[in-house]
Amino acid sequence: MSKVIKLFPPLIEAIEKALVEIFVENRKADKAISGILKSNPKWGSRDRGFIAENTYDMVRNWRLINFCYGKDDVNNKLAGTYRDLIGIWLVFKGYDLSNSSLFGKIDIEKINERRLEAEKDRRIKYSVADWMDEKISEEIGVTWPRELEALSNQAEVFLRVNTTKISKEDLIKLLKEKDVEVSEVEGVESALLLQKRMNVFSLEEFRKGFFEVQDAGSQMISELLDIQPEQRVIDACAGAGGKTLHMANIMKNKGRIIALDVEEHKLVELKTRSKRNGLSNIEPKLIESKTIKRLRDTADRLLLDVPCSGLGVLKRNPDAKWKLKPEFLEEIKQVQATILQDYSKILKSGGKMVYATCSILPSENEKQVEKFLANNPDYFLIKENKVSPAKSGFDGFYMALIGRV
Ligand SMILES: C[S@@+](CC[C@H](N)C(=O)[O-])C[C@H]1O[C@@H](n2cnc3c(N)ncnc32)[C@H](O)[C@@H]1O
Repeated sequence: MSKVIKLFPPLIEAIEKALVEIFVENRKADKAISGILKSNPKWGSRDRGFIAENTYDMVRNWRLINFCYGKDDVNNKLAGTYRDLIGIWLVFKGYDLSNSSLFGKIDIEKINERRLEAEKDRRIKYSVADWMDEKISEEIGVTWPRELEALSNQAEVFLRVNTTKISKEDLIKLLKEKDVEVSEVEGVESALLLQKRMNVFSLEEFRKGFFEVQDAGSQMISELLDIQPEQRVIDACAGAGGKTLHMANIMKNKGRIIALDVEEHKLVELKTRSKRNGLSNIEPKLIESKTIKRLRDTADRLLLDVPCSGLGVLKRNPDAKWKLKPEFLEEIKQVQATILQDYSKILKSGGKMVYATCSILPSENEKQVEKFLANNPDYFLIKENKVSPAKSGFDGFYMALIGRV
């Protein structure tokens, strides 16, 4: 049954503007959407949800929507067509647009015909670029179609309890009092799964630092590092500190974590997050020419959460489907190999490190580790874990725990 709902023109215009920023001006989807939402503070939470959700879903299904429009073009930069594409998307979602003046004539029969045709080709059905489908298929073979299907879904929202401030049980209780239902996640101690999508950042419990938003698969990475309180830990690619904060929690806010990155603005954000989380054992430090050399043989535990293709997190960052280029993939593999080789020297003899990515490609994962171990006989593999989006419902990750003799 079609939904006959009056569509508010500014909301459709906002989606159109977001699509132009993402596809024509090449802005990142999350930045484009949050900028547009910020510029209109009067919109209520339902309107914000409508804009954000439909924009993300359109980016996620961009090839399919364009195909149904009659253009199999993953790189459609013709902003003049975007209003029609929004119309097609809303028809997919069951809206009746026949009396809406916001859209031109929409040929529903043709759209349905094309949609049926798209079923025959997974690249169109699940909206992925040809090169990406070919590359991943070549590397992971028969498991790719199931992973692709899983990566085409909307990502679930997982919270990570900040146990420095509150217990898991108390947080569940507090959230329940506000009708925010969460459930525990089997196998991931610190994770809670949000049952109904909402803006959790507006909750008082977030502002008080009782939880962070972090995928359950990502939470498994810091768990694997076998960290003890009082240790000296180095997080060498800390970014804004998603995993740094988790490790600081595991250490019960004791010991010391040096959080490194090459981008200063991320470390500035990490400082704000540490403060909100009530953590004082984190020391952010910008990487300069001699930083890595000076840190040689100083870490009991080392996390190398290296930059990667992000092919495991397409649910969360759907614009990467269109923005990632094969040349970047080759470049980033080189960066990963260099980081693994050079930064591993930071580890003390007898220490442990984790090499991790949010990719599902073996060439960024186990192949990198195999090459490193072959060239560095004083390091050995303790265990590795691959998080499959299809099997877990989480994002896709790889993590290897490596010891130094
Ligand atoms: C996968 S992200 C890290 C995410 C972060 N650990 C988290 O949990 O939120 C990889 C990070 O590596 C940083 N990076 C890129 N090149 C680097 C290098 N040569 N040395 C250290 N960090 C680097 C990037 O700025 C980025 O923040």
